[in-house]
Amino acid sequence: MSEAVPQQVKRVRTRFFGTAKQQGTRITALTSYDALTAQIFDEAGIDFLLVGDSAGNVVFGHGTTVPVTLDELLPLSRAVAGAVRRAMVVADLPFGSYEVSPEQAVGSAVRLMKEGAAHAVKLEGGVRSAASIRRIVDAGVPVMGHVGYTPQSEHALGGHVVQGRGAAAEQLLADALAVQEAGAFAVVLEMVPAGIAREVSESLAIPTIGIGAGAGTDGQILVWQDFAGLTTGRVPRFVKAYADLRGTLTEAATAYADDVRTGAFPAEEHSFGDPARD
Ligand SMILES: Nc1nc(=O)c2c([nH]1)NC[C@@H]1CN(c3ccc(C(=O)N[C@@H](CCC(=O)O)C(=O)O)cc3)CN21
Ligand SMILES: CC(C)C(=O)C(=O)O
Ligand SMILES: [Mg+2]
Repeated sequence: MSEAVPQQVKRVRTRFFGTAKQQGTRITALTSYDALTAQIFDEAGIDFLLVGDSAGNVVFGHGTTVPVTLDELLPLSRAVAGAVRRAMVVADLPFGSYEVSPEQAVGSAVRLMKEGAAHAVKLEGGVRSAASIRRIVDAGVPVMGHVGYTPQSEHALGGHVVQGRGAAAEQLLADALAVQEAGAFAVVLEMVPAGIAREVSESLAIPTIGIGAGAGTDGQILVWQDFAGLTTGRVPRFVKAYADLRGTLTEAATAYADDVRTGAFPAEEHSFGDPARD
């Protein structure tokens, strides 16, 4: 009988993104910040995992992504990259790690690749970030762009506001084109009207990954705690919860506390004996 041979899986690389767009195969993505979710999402066939600076909200408990540092994202990225077999791991350049100069941007991107073991980096901004995107790409690091609503500029944008409505549609297209022209292999479109997101997607050769951008983009991404029903309070309109992890974990924690208090846990099967004494 032949032994089961471990299957080698073909990794998702930048080439995959171009092929997917050409063939009309939609690209799937979730965020991840730890080894266990990375392994689960990878095995489920999610194409790329984003180590997002949304960790500021969903891991560190800040109200925004603004306080997140490169040093905080590095170990999260390393954990995710170490757990995947197929998925591409993209790591966010956090606020303050790339805006000063293209040199600063290259230095930060290199740290995400070397110390964070990421396969690509993502940074926010279109025309304003194009020079840095070009320099990072020239250094041998694949770059994903991010235009439309850019959470790191929340305070400049005046809150969580849909971008690219009306006359601003021209600027959105210019931003997406600048990202493509600078050498990015894909671009996130966040919180823009579905119609303009479709137009931008049709105008670009590189794939668009939507979040709050309707059904006309070339792929979709969600923050995993949102898609799993773990986040609480007012969740953005673009979120669909595919599970109720908050409910499941609340029930489990309540049952565990009850069992500990009543003495029902641990039972004999959770305890160790000593054959020399029992
Ligand atoms: N949990 C989580 N999910 C996210 O999608 C996410 C983060 N955190 N942190 C980083 C950014 C911030 N994002 C956000 C945060 C809030 C809204 C929001 O409140 N949207 C409202 C108002 C939209 C409007 O202007 O009409 C909504 O109803 O969607 C949107 C995107 C997306 N990112
Ligand atoms: C929402 C996605 C695109 C992101 O940038 C993040 O999770 O940080
Ligand atoms: Mg981000």
